[in-house]
Amino acid sequence: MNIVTAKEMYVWDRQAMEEAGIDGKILMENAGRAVAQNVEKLVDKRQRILVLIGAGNNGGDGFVIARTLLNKGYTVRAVQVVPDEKIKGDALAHKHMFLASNYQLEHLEKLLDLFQSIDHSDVVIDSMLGIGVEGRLRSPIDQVVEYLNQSKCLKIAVDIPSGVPADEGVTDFSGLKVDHTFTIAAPKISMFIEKTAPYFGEWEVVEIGLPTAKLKKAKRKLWEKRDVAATFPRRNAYAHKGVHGKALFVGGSFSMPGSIAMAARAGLRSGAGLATVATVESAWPSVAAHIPEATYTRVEEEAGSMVGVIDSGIEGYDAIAIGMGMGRKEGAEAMLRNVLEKSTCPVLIDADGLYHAKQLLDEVSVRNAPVILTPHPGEMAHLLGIKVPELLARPFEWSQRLASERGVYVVLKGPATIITTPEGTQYVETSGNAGLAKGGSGDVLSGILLAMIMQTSSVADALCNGCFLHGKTAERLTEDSHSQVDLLATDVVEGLSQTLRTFSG
Ligand SMILES: NC(=O)C1=CN([C@@H]2O[C@H](COP(=O)(O)OP(=O)(O)OC[C@H]3O[C@@H](n4cnc5c(N)ncnc54)[C@H](O)[C@@H]3O)[C@@H](O)[C@H]2O)[C@@H](O)CC1
Ligand SMILES: [K+]
Repeated sequence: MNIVTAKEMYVWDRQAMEEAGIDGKILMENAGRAVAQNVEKLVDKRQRILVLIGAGNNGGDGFVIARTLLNKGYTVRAVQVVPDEKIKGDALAHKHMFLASNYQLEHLEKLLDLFQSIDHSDVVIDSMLGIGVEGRLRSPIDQVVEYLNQSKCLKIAVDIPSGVPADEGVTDFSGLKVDHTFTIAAPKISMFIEKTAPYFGEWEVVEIGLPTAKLKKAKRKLWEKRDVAATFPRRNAYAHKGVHGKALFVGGSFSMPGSIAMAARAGLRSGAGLATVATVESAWPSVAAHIPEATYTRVEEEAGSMVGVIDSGIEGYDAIAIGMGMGRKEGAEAMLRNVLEKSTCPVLIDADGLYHAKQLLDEVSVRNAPVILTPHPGEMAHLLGIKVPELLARPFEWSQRLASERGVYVVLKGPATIITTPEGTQYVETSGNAGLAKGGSGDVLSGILLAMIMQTSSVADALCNGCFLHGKTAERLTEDSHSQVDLLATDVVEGLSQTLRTFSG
C-alpha cells in the first residue's frame, strides 16, 4: 500500500476525475459512506453522534457521513463550524443533498453552545479540516479543537485529525487528538512521524474508488503481511548448510561480548547456514558459550577492544555484519575500512560500526556490493551531522538523502522503521512494540537482517522481512508469555523459531 504526501493525494484525486472520468461528488459519496460504515462498527444506535463540518472537501465528507448515519437510524447532530459562503463545489452539492433529505443542519454561532453540544455527545466525528490544512489552526476551529482535546467523548477523524499536517517537516501545529482515524485511500506520511503519529489514534484506510493503476510508481510503501507472504524465503528440502550463506559477524570486545553473540545467534536462528565470529580473544569464551554453532576468527586487541584487521579469507563470505560491540577505538575504524575494501559481498554496518562509518562514507560510496546502514535516530543524526529532532521531523527526506548520495540501503529504526534503497524507494515497517526498546534489540535485528539478505535475491525485500520478523516476534512474545517490561533481546532470538514456523515453508 502506498504512503502519500498531500500533494500526491491531490494529484491522484485529479487523475481520477480528469483521466478516469470519476466525478468528484462520487468520490466524496464513496469516502463518506466508507467512513460511515466503519463508524457503525464502533458506535451503537443509542449513542449520540456529533458531526463537525468544515469548509473544504473534508467537510463535504462530513455531510455524507451525517446523511448516511441518519438514513440508518443513528442519533446524529450535524454542525457546520464555518460560514455558509465558505462551502463550495462538491461539498456544497452534498450539503444540498443533506438538506434535501430533510435533515437538520446546525450552525456554529456561540462557541459555548457548541461546547455544550460536545458535552452531550458520546461520539464526535471530525470533518472540519483534512489534508488542505495550512499553518496553525485559526479561530474558531482552534478553540473547538482545544475543547475537544480535553473532552472524554470518543473522537473519530475523517482522513486526518483537524490541524495535523499530512506531510513531514511541519513541527509548529496544533491538532486534534483522536481515538480513530479513517483515512481516505492511502496512509499519509505524518502517520509515521514521531511528533504527529499519536494524534491519529488507531487508523485504517478506506477505499473510495480511486484508480490504483493510474498512480505513478509509488515512492513510499507500507510493508504489509501480504508483501511478507509474497517474498519471504522458502526453504528447499534438498538444501545443505552452504546454500543458505556463510555469514561473518565482526565485533565484540572484552567488556561487550554479548552484542556480537546475540547478532550471530539471531543470524543462525533466522536461517544463515554458517556463522563465523571475528572478535578479540578475550571475548571469545563468553561468545562461544552463547553460540557453540559459530566458528571463530581472532582479531588483534588492545585493552580488550579490537584494533587489527582480518588478514585473510574475507572474500569467502556471503555477507558480513560489522560493528556490534566493536568499540570506538581508532583500530576498529581500520577494521571497518579493511572489510569495506577487501570484501565483495553485502556489508551491514551497525552500532559502533556506524560511528566509524562517518569517516568512511567515501569508501562506502565507491563499493560495488551493497552496503546496509542500520542506525537508530541517534546514530543516524551523528552520521548526517544534524540534531536528532531535526532528523525526526523529516526522517523520510533525510533517509533518502543519505541513501541516494552514498548509494546505500538505510534502515532507520524506530516504531515505524523506514527502509530506503539506493534508488530512493522507501518502505515502512511498523511491527514490534516498546518491549524492543532495550539494549541488544539492535544486535538481534542485525543478525536477522544479515541472514535474510543471504536468503533473498532482493536486498530491500530481505530488510523489510527481517524487520517484520523481529517486530512480529516481539509482538507474539508479549501476547503469549512476556510483558513489554521484561522482554529481553535474547528472548526475541529464541522466539524467532515460533514466528518462522508461521512464515517460512
Ligand atoms: N481523493 C481525494 O483526495 C478526496 C478527498 N476528500 C476529502 O477532501 C479533503 C481535502 O479537501 P480540501 O482540499 O478542500 O481541504 P480541507 O477539507 O482539508 O480544507 C481546506 C479548507 O480549510 C481551510 N483551512 C486551511 N487551513 C486552515 C487552518 N489552519 N485553520 C482553519 N482553516 C483552515 C481553508 O480555508 C480551506 O477552505 C481530504 O482531506 C478528504 O477528507 C474526499 O472528499 C474524497 C476524495
Ligand atoms: K478531519
